[in-house]
Amino acid sequence: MDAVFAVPEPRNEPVHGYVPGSPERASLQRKLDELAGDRLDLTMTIGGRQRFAAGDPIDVVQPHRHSHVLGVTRNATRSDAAAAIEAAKQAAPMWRDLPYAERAAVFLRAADLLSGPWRDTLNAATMLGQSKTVAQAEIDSACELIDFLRYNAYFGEKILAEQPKSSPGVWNRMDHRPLEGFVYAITPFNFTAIAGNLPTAPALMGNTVVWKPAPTQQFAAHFTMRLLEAAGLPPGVINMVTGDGIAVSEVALADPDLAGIHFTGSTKVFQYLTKTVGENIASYRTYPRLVGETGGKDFVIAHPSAEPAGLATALIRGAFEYQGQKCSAASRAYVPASMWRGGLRDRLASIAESLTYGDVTDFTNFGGAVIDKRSFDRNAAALDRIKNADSCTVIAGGTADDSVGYFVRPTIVECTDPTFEVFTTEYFGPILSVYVYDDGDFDATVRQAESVAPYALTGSIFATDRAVIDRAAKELRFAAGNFYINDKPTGAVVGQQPFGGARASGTNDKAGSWHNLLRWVSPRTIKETFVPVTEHTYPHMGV
Ligand SMILES: NC(=O)c1ccc[n+]([C@@H]2O[C@H](COP(=O)([O-])OP(=O)(O)OC[C@H]3O[C@@H](n4cnc5c(N)ncnc54)[C@H](O)[C@@H]3O)[C@@H](O)[C@H]2O)c1
Ligand SMILES: N[C@@H](CCC=O)C(=O)O
Repeated sequence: MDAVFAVPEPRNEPVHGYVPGSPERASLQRKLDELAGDRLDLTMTIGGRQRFAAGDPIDVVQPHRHSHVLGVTRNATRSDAAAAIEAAKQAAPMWRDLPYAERAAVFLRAADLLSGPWRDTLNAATMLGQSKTVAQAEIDSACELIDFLRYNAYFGEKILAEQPKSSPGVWNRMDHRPLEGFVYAITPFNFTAIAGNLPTAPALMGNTVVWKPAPTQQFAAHFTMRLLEAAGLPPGVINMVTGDGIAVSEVALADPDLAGIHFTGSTKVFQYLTKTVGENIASYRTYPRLVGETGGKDFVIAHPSAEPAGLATALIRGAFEYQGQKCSAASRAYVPASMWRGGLRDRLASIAESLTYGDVTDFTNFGGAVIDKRSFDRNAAALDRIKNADSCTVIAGGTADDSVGYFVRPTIVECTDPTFEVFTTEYFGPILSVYVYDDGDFDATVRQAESVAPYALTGSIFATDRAVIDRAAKELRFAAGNFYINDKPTGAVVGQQPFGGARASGTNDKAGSWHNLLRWVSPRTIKETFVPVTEHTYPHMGV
């Protein structure tokens, strides 16, 4: 239909509480039982058709009970990748020719389905497959994904409405074309919302996509694909390939029609993708857009004027919710000696020791397991090095046990060397390092913390002295893309705190905002002259 429409103004999806006895809790528990009882075929979806990839099988398990297989997926091969790319290319003319309102309606309908009948399915899948508690699943697979879908539709329309000025006799227009080629979306295990956002944001702007979820997130990714189909996404617009992605990248990064990469995951993998695109740069039809949101070593810096109770809660929640597996997790803290020795140390240690990590279907647990054996081994090895380091004292946790699930205890490490690896390395697990500074050394501590790690994702300052807050915010201006004052560094909300960081943390294209959507359009400027001039000379040439 040829008309101008306005996308409804979004509001953030309300977070359900799942308190004991509530209907939403009973309904979710039924869905958890149902999904845990199946063993699913976790197939690819190419051109709207589900089929297994041809490579090696991979068991997708519950991280907190790794003997429980939720489903089986398979590594996509080079020919699977080629088929997905071909399907994306085939669907491109149909999809980009649909009016924006028709494309946006698919994702707005997906948001409403997820807000209603699909909420339990995606939450239960995220809890079982990624070991999230109900609270962590709810803010991710329900609320954040719904918000991404609704806010993107709203921001996308604003981008299309952005038009140039015109002088008399001329009409200037901006045609926000999709990119020429396909977009390759590669998504991490830790957020179902991010996995849903990375393929849908470019698709909203008219692109077709090859989507490669993390194998450890494949259970929820499978249902996300079904949700999008239920919302009316045409075949071929998003093509989901499964497995480790190695063969997919070999094919996709060598394809002349690779128009963009939408990546979230580790810094190392994004650097590999960037390097490979660089090596192939002369072979592409157009320069691929590279959007990558990657690792973090996120800080909390407390000033002696800070209120200790709020600081303690921010550190516990920031470091240990979802087992520290948020790119935004508080993983290094800088605390004045007076506050540390005046009670904060004992308070943190006692709370950390009391936290229960276990089966997330037991709603009384605070957390679950880390995602897989690779993560367990990385964290267990870090704990061994920490325990052997003279500069470190473990004041809570420090143990790990993978006999039933991949459990790493919430760990707090006091360390006297502010350059030691605990202040620079992303472990992606529940390990919080603390540097205790002499109260008079606040400014020097801030300066050191600013650049000791290569990342610049999130960070917090805790203080009540406004001059201190102002000074620290200036000193730390480039140390975090999401900066918090008297709050934990996790839990950004779409539309309120657009998310992303720079330095080794990524390209800072702010997921769920118009900044990100702009990367998926290639504007064409059109100038129309209503009455063309018919004289080729200029006034200064007159006699
Ligand atoms: N900045 C952010 O917004 C943000 C958000 C979430 C997670 N993260 C980061 O993600 C990391 C944790 O997630 P992860 O363990 O899933 O990361 P990862 O880098 O191991 O994997 C990310 C994705 O890349 C895929 N992959 C790996 N090698 C590939 C290749 N050669 N070709 C194609 N795909 C390939 C994986 O299968 C997965 O789908 C952490 O570093 C975390 O900080 C960042
Ligand atoms: N956006 C999330 C983190 C995403 C990365 O894992 C937060 O703000 O906590």
